[in-house]
Amino acid sequence: MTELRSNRGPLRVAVLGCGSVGSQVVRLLDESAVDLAARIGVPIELAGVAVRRLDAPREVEVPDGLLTTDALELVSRPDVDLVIETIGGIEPARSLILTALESGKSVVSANKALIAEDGATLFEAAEKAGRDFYFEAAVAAAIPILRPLRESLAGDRVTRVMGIVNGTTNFILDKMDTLGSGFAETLEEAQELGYAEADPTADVEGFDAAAKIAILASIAFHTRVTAADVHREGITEVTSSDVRSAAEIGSVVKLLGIAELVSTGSHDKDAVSVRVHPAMIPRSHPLASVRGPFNAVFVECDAADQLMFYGRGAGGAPTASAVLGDLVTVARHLLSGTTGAGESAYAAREVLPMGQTRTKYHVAIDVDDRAGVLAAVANAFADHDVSIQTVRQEGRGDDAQLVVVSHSATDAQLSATVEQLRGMEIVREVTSVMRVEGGDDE
Ligand SMILES: NC(=O)C1=CN([C@@H]2O[C@H](COP(=O)(O)OP(=O)(O)OC[C@H]3O[C@@H](n4cnc5c(N)ncnc54)[C@H](OP(=O)(O)O)[C@@H]3O)[C@@H](O)[C@H]2O)C=CC1
Ligand SMILES: N[C@@H](CC=O)C(=O)O
Repeated sequence: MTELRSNRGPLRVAVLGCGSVGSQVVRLLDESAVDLAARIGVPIELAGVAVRRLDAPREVEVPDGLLTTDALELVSRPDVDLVIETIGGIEPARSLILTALESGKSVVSANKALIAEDGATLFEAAEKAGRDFYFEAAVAAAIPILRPLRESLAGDRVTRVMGIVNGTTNFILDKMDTLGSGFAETLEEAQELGYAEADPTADVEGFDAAAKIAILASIAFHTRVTAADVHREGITEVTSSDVRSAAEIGSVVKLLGIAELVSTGSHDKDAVSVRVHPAMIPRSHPLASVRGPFNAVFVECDAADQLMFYGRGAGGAPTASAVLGDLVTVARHLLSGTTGAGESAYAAREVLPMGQTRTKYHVAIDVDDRAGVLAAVANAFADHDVSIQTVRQEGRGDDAQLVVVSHSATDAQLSATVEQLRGMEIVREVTSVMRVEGGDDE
């Protein structure tokens, strides 16, 4: 292990990236310098800020001489004790973090894409180096959720984590629901407000939420789940008609990340199901009241029962708050010569294929408006053992539509039903299939 440069003088921190998040980290390091010094025991000094373009406009004034385009040189410098990574993406972020750890720095990162893809490499490198790798900001930005899952709930058995973990898509869906706004204009607004990822496809196609739910599942269930294990659907196919249909059954459409333990009869062998998709949830569910760019994570446990963690899940300053929280922790550890809990103790739980995941479904079907149609549609559901909870007809004649809400069934059963419906002569189109979450399970 590399010795700490000095255990008395200031701790020197390198910030990688000075965009939405990095600029706010730099601002808060300056504005909160006195408080940080009091909490850590020594002052924190900014050693450098790595960026791609020296001449780009910044939301913060970086002191003269501290901006650099040579991030590798910065993280390798012997006068740097701590590194904060806010570049994002896989490379060069991964190599920079590994170099920082190998040269004895503790690292704080907000990079969920990297952690969900290759967290294991980073955790092992941190353990080998005897340094910390902390990443509270990577999931739901300002909301403290990783530490409660890892520490406060360590003695309980978490059975399900269901969350709105992407601020951009919640902002868009909320505006579609409450103002009838269009998708493209609302996405542009989310980008201007600094909520969206550099490539907003990551938000609207569910990649960002998939990375976050993979991290949540790994910590909640002490297993290794990567982004590639997560079934993922985004919100690009959610229509205003889906949003209206949801309203008609007293629900609202949200992009949910869901991770749950699936019983196998023996707790230690329980499998996990991890998915991201739009879903209708009852307006009475606590997650339904999460508006705009806010996030919330609803956790169900054996003993603690239900908990909800709520707050700002996107934006520079909220994310910087979580980054600085981690900075205080890792700085204290560095000064006391300790590290936080390692990430090495894992169960290897099976991740279930989506086809075996059970939930309820809302299916809207344009049909011929004649006698016997309802029975034929009901039979298609029965053929795949999907029980119907409610069915109603909307419109008449050419506008006739049947709206079915099923009881709980597997994804495979529902897919087979929809395929059969699509092949039926009386069915003009299956216009919408959406999962229904957050109500009674059956
Ligand atoms: N925005 C948010 O609300 C949240 C973001 N995050 C995560 O935080 C991270 C940063 O996000 P955000 O601040 O929004 O991203 P931005 O795109 O706003 O900022 C990225 C920064 O990294 C710099 N950068 C890019 N490539 C390099 C490189 N090769 N070497 C040095 N610097 C580089 C850019 O430099 P330059 O400015 O010169 O182009 C820019 O300053 C991501 O991992 C993101 O997922 C997590 C929670 C919330
Ligand atoms: N783009 C993300 C930002 C935080 O992770 C989001 O919209 O939630």
